Amino acid sequence: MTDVAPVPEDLIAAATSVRERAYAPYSNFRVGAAMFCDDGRIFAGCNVENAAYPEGLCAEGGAISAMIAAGGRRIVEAVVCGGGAPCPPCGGCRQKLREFGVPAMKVHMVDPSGGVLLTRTLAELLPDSFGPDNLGVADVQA
Ligand SMILES: O=c1ccn([C@H]2C[C@H](O)[C@@H](CO)O2)c(=O)[nH]1
Repeated sequence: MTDVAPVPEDLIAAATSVRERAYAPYSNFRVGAAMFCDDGRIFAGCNVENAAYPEGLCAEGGAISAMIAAGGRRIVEAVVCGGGAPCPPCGGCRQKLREFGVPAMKVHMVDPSGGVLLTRTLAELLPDSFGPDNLGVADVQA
């Protein structure tokens, strides 16, 4: 018995498989991310780099864009795969995740074979965060 809920296998598979389609010819660092939406759907994204380096897009942002475009709003769990070592979301992606995730939302960092390397909550990744509520707008965290 364990009190740790298993990470949904299809969420892990979505992140590891989309990573294979990453476009990362400059860094050669491929990332896949998958978001588990509160309506039960999974949305995935990979990093998409650009010859004009700052125009590159992170995997997490792509997955979030797919979710919003499909009408999703709340993320309940996420998986990020960047290779054999834990790939913590960058600062900008933490802020993007914070817009749509509850503080207890788990972010699992996995390896390409799906093994969980590290799990952090959104609150651990981005404490004392700035969000919609600071602007007087309804917040998923409320
Ligand atoms: O959480 C992360 C960290 C990095 N990257 C991408 C950005 C860039 O394409 C490459 C190297 O930083 O990895 C992501 O997609 N997500």
